[in-house]
Amino acid sequence: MTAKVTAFAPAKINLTLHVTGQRTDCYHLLDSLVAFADIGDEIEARAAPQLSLTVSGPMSEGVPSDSRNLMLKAAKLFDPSGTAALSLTKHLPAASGIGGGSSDAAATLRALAELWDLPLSQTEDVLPLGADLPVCLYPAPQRMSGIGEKLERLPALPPCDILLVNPGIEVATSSIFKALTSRDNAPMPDVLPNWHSAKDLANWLHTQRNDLEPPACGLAPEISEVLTALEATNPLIARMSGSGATCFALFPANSAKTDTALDAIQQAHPNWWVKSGAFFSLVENIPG
Ligand SMILES: C[C@](O)(CO)[C@H](O)COP(=O)(O)OP(=O)(O)OC[C@H]1O[C@@H](n2ccc(N)nc2=O)[C@H](O)[C@@H]1O
Ligand SMILES: Nc1ncnc2c1ncn2[C@@H]1O[C@H](COP(=O)(O)OP(=O)(O)OP(=O)(O)O)[C@@H](O)[C@H]1O
Repeated sequence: MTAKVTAFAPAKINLTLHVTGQRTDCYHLLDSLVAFADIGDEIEARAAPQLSLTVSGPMSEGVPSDSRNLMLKAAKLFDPSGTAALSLTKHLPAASGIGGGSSDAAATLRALAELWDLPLSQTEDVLPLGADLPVCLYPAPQRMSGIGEKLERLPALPPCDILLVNPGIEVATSSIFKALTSRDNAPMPDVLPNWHSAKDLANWLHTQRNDLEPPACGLAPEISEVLTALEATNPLIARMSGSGATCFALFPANSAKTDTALDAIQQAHPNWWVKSGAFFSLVENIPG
């Protein structure tokens, strides 16, 4: 029997996030190009007689380790009588638009499927844990629609350097959706292009949107400050992810500009969370 399983919970990045409508239950319809970064949390699941969770790591302050934690909710949903000692090493800021809790919960499900020797949950089963859960179940580039439950796997994205910046504020997703002025916006084109380079991808992203960015900047002006700081480093593109406050910038792969940008932002804003990395995919090169 397996005694210990580890899993990586990568940051989710909404490269685009189009809000295309609203259901009668008030949840919004989305059309989003989702990627993952090799920046994330670490999860461990060990065989144990009871279900427990410990939380540590540089970004663990304020993250609940009790039944409010999505990891414990995910474990209970997967097998109500299942037991394991779970641990979370938190590197991602919480409530920051990069799906930290959802990615942790999804990684927990991957780890527990192995520890308990059970088939991994299906995307529709995990939706009650959060709209971002399904896309985080198999971290790889995907087109996400519906309220988050409709997923289309995409081919690998071109290699890019990614910079993630969070100004140290938590943003409540529901407040940002509520502040939207227009809920019926155009989706992405039916057929997504094949991007051949980071520049190609960024040029296309410039023709698309994150519809939550204007209301988020209105409610949290620090987000505009982050975007201005990122734009000043001359990236291929800078945009907010999810409902914020984390923003991303893309640079050509292995570019010295990425390190320069990271240093400049860290020096000017020592209290901001700033990380650089690359795209991450658990499943490489799935045909689109
Ligand atoms: C903004 C995104 O991060 C984009 O990937 C997600 O849609 C949000 O995913 P999440 O944080 O897992 O969201 P949930 O925990 O399910 O919902 C939080 C709140 O966001 C709003 N919400 C979320 C998803 C969605 N498609 N429409 C919504 O209106 C609802 O007010 C909901 O009460
Ligand atoms: N494992 C977890 N890590 C971080 N926060 C968690 C976790 N489990 C539950 N939470 C709670 O969930 C709230 C939202 O955190 P989370 O990091 O999932 O938001 P987010 O990154 O904005 O998500 P999304 O991108 O899906 O909108 C936090 O305020 C925190 O109290």
